[in-house]
Amino acid sequence: MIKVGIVGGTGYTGVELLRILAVHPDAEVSCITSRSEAGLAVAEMYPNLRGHYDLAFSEPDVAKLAACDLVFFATPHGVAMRMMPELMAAGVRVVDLSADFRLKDLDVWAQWYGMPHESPEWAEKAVYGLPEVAREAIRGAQLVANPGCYPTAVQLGFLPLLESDLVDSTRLIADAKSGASGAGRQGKIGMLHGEIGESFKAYGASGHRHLPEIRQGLQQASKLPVGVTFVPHLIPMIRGIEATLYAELTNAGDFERLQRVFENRFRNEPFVDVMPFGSHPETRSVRGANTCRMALHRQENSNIVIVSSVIDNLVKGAAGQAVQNMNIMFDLPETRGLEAPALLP
Ligand SMILES: NC(=O)C1=CN([C@@H]2O[C@H](COP(=O)(O)OP(=O)(O)OC[C@H]3O[C@@H](n4cnc5c(N)ncnc54)[C@H](OP(=O)(O)O)[C@@H]3O)[C@@H](O)[C@H]2O)C=CC1
Ligand SMILES: CC(=O)N[C@@H](CCC(=O)OP(=O)(O)O)C(=O)O
Repeated sequence: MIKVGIVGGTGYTGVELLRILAVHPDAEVSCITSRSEAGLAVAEMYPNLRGHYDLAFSEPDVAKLAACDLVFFATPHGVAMRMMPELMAAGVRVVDLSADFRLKDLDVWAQWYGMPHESPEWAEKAVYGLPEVAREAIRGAQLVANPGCYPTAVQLGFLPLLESDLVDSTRLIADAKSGASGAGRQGKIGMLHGEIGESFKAYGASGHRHLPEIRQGLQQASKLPVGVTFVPHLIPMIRGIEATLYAELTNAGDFERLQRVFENRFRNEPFVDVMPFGSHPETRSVRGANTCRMALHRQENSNIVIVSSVIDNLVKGAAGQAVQNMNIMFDLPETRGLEAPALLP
């Protein structure tokens, strides 16, 4: 049984970890932290977990966390990089859901996250945990940087095109939309129902912190120079990301084989579903599931490939992918605890 700790248990990704781990046969949550709710029973805060956990939130305490086999950080940026070196020294394995260890260029990291990086040594050693790209490295890693939600949907959709060198890798476009839970649970007026309901907007159009993460991931996986325009949007729903991706085929004749290229690339991936050509994946088809579902499109006489990619930001975009990484790190079947299909309608 893997003894699990969660730092940041009251947030949206924290409670999603708890929901998934509640039925995971090989993992047991033994420590869950919250500074604001220390002492409160988990099931009192989250009634969906009544009967599943006899556990209360506690103050973050590195000594207690060091008794775990694996610790998930579900905290804002800047927390893990300060707390985890002690856990590393104690031999604990860590999956960090925040962005602290995702970028290799720490000047770029400091520019986007507005603080200097405090653990450069571990930033270098961390493995970027997109299993569809880095499965073997994840297996042996002590520290896994769980990818961001938008970067997961965007990278998976572009990967087959770039790895096969079929498109102009310098002129990619990712037009992505997210539900409000992507912004976390900590009160932000701009995220209230009354502020986002009946409305739809782009944000971060002149630059978003996920841009360097997407570029780095695609560049590493394909070894090609990558130029990408990424614009996120906020839509009035709770969970889900849809990313519509555009890339220009170098040779329009390649359209014939694109569907096969995608199907072959993901044939053995348990959490990527390539739908028939011309389908429209819906976010509700992945709600609560650790699935990235995608489909390809072509408009008449065009050499632009359109990929529509959907995930649940809290599952494949965060907690589900984190548990997938844990399964890989502990040599468990990768789908363990993640088999449930999406909730529909
Ligand atoms: N929401 C999403 O869809 C996704 C989120 N992520 C990332 O995962 C991380 C968590 O996100 P999310 O769950 O949405 O965030 P929330 O804001 O909902 O929750 C943050 C949690 O961290 C705790 N926390 C805050 N500050 C500290 C601190 N200094 N030390 C210890 N604990 C702290 C909070 O509890 P308390 O203050 O009581 O201690 C709370 O439990 C973030 O880095 C986020 O960017 C990644 C992918 C998707
Ligand atoms: C809707 C919304 O605000 N989304 C968040 C991204 C979601 C997220 O959690 O980003 P990380 O995966 O990098 O932590 C944002 O745009 O900042």
